[in-house]
Amino acid sequence: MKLLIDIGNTCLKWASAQQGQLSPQQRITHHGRDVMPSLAEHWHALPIPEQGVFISSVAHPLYVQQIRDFCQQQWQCEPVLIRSTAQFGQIRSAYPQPERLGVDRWLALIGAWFVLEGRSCCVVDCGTAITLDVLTSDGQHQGGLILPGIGKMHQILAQDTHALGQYHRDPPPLSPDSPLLANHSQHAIQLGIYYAVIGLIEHVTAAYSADPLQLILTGGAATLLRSALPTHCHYWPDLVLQGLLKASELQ
Ligand SMILES: Nc1ncnc2c1ncn2[C@@H]1O[C@H](COP(=O)(O)OP(=O)(O)O)[C@@H](O)[C@H]1O
Ligand SMILES: CC(C)(COP(=O)(O)O)[C@@H](O)C(=O)NCCC(=O)O
Ligand SMILES: [K+]
Repeated sequence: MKLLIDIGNTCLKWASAQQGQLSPQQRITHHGRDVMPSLAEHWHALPIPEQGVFISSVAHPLYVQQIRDFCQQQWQCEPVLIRSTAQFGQIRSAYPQPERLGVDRWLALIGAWFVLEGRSCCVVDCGTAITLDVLTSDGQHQGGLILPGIGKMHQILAQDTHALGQYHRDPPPLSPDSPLLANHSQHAIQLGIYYAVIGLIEHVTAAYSADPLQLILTGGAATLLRSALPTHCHYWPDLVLQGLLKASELQ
């Protein structure tokens, strides 16, 4: 068994893999606290990951260190930290400094490439930040975009305006029946944020109409947008872990 762990800026996600198959992804919110008591609770009953522990992280190194300590104590093993590289098989990074591309973005592209068998795609990861990346069928990463996540957009607006401070709470998901325009502040904020993200996706995918992109949504907040996106949009919540599994096979 392999243990695969992805650490984002809000949540830590993991799954085990056996014979190339991932178990269902699990997650905990870490947010600046000691995650080990909670992880120890989840992980104490796991079989020994005799094929290794693999970590990807875009969060503070403290989290990786805590997991390293846990792996040494619990299983006497040293986890492998996976980083972004210039190339993985046929996939080539658009970044001239490839190590600067968030490893979650890089792994999501690797995951998408294998699941879609090399078809051109646009990966949208709705996490703490939203990232959008395009990978074409020649394996070239075309580059990407980064913007605040749905939660962050709500937070900033509530924090920096006098009148909207009271409207920061968990928004309901967007639905196919949602109106275009709102007549209530709470609703106006929610729809404004959702349509900003959808508009961005449409703007980018429209530029590739000659080589249509498979659209893939991932990340914790993807569920909020999903049902209002076209039906051909894939929703793969464990895409980063799928990429991490592929990357682990080359270690
Ligand atoms: N079930 C959910 N419904 C709505 N939002 C969620 C849900 N789970 C997580 N989120 C939001 O998704 C974000 C975390 O998603 P995740 O992809 O794990 O992010 P990260 O990789 O940045 O840690 C947070 O902003 C959180 O508020
Ligand atoms: C853009 C991100 C902050 C997204 O992180 P997340 O929302 O998944 O926690 C992360 O991928 C990152 O730190 N990237 C490095 C910068 C870059 O990709 O250009
Ligand atoms: K992420």
